[in-house]
Amino acid sequence: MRDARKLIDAIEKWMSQIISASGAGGAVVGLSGGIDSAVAAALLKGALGTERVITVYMPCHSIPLDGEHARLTAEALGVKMLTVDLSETFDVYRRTIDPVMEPSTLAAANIKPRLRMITAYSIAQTLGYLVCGTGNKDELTVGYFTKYGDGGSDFMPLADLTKAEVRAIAREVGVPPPVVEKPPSAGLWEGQTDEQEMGLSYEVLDAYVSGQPVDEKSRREIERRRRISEHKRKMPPICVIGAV
Ligand SMILES: Nc1ncnc2c1ncn2[C@@H]1O[C@H](COP(=O)(O)OP(=O)(O)OC[C@H]2O[C@@H]([n+]3cccc(C(=O)O)c3)[C@H](O)[C@@H]2O)[C@@H](O)[C@H]1O
Ligand SMILES: Nc1ncnc2c1ncn2[C@@H]1O[C@H](COP(=O)(O)OP(=O)(O)OP(=O)(O)O)[C@@H](O)[C@H]1O
Ligand SMILES: [Mg+2]
Repeated sequence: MRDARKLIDAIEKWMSQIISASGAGGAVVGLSGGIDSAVAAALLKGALGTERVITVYMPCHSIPLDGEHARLTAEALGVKMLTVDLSETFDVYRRTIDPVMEPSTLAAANIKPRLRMITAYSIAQTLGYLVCGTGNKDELTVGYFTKYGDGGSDFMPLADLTKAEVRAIAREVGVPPPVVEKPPSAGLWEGQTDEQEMGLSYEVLDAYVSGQPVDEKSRREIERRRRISEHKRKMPPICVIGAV
């Protein structure tokens, strides 16, 4: 594992370059009460200072503990936090779409991160900020994110980090221990955990993305997920007339 302090310095330098090259005034990040967004918020604060960073907690039928952890994180880091409750919006949306075509269980769950994306972009454009994505290397490799939901962002500072590196940075920058220690979850349904849904542990994913050997069954599953999610890591294919 790489040295946490060096990773922090490199990412903060990169982020200040990204923001200044874009001409944006700052950055907005969704704060879920989980570790990835806590680390992204901490690094944004290090890169830009508290005045140019805004976090937003967006419950969507979320468990109360998420809100407590988001608040705890914002207080520990000293960053501003807005709350936009999307629960009612979600319900209205379901009442609108269900009579036309009721979403499958997964499609319905994916509405939540997509409503958050809309909200983050609304805040970002109003303030002249960019939207910070929080995907790490493990999630990006296997496509464990919602396309145009949490995957919709302007820059991704954690994209080259393993989950163990995210945890090491979290401890270094003062993310509260309950946030660092709880099992990672997308929070899309009750009891969901990343490792259970994927059937893969972060330890194995970390090893794979670091080029270390993993057991055959896990390797096959990681590579299957990587293959079927290729489209998520690219812009949509475009039709060039004459090239067909
Ligand atoms: N070959 C292809 N070429 C181009 N596009 C393709 C495609 N195959 C599917 N698609 C499109 O992609 C869609 C499916 O992708 P998507 O909508 O993302 O849906 P999908 O990958 O099925 O679901 C998202 C997954 O990410 C997890 N997640 C979501 C949000 C946050 C987190 C977290 O870690 O916190 C995890 C969630 O639990 C779930 O397992 C299809 O409906 C289709 O529109
Ligand atoms: N309730 C929420 N409020 C605001 N943003 C959210 C919420 N849920 C998810 N997000 C956004 O979506 C991102 C992806 O979710 P993900 O669960 O992978 O990260 P995390 O919750 O920060 O970390 P982890 O679950 O691994 O502890 C979050 O980092 C955050 O930016
Ligand atoms: Mg989470």
